[in-house]
Amino acid sequence: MKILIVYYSTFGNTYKMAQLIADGVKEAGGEPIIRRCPELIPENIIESRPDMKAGAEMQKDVPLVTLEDFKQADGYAFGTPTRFGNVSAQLKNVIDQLGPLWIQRVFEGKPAGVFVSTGTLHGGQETTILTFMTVLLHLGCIIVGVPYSVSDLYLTKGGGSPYGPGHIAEAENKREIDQNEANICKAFGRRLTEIAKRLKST
Ligand SMILES: Cc1cc2nc3c(=O)[nH]c(=O)nc-3n(C[C@H](O)[C@H](O)[C@H](O)COP(=O)(O)O)c2cc1C
Repeated sequence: MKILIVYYSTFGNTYKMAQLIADGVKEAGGEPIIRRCPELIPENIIESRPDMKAGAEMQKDVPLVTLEDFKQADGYAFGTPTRFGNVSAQLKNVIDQLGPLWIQRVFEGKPAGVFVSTGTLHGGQETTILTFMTVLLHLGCIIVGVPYSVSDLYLTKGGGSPYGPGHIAEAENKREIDQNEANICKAFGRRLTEIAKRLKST
């Protein structure tokens, strides 16, 4: 079962979440494919910001996502840092190029969900995920979240909700992903894979 984990990350937090989701996919016997979205921030700005430069350096070996990656996948995890309570332009830019695959009905009946990193606790974890789910419905995906049988949802003091995995990066984006947030990422990866298996066999 191929699960495409396609994400954008400026400072590396969303990228680290993608890796944890990939661990969950593997735990469920699936094959995670991690791909990043092309950067839209001008090179000179990234060069002038040590934090952005470090984020880009961390991800330099992650391949850029292609339409073929979307075609081959049995399920999707879309990851984004929040931007004013909404999806990043970099991920939206990739979505806006999916028209040819949408016409071919490539996404219909495949499971998909969303994960998010925000700076602050109430800065848009839920709005970003829920708003993005509109896209998933247009594509014809079966939406996957995280059920409360994942007990970390009761315990988290950071991110993570029934809508999908979340991480609070805090000021300067330096807060590490905590154990509850990590468990929710992995549970989401496992669930996406299990549901992809079931949908493929019907
Ligand atoms: C232009 C911009 C807008 C942002 N808007 C929000 C926001 O609405 N709410 C919030 O909590 N954090 C906001 N942030 C903080 C980012 O979400 C945070 O830096 C990000 O989650 C870190 O993820 P990354 O390391 O994957 O880039 C914003 C950051 C930028 C640069």
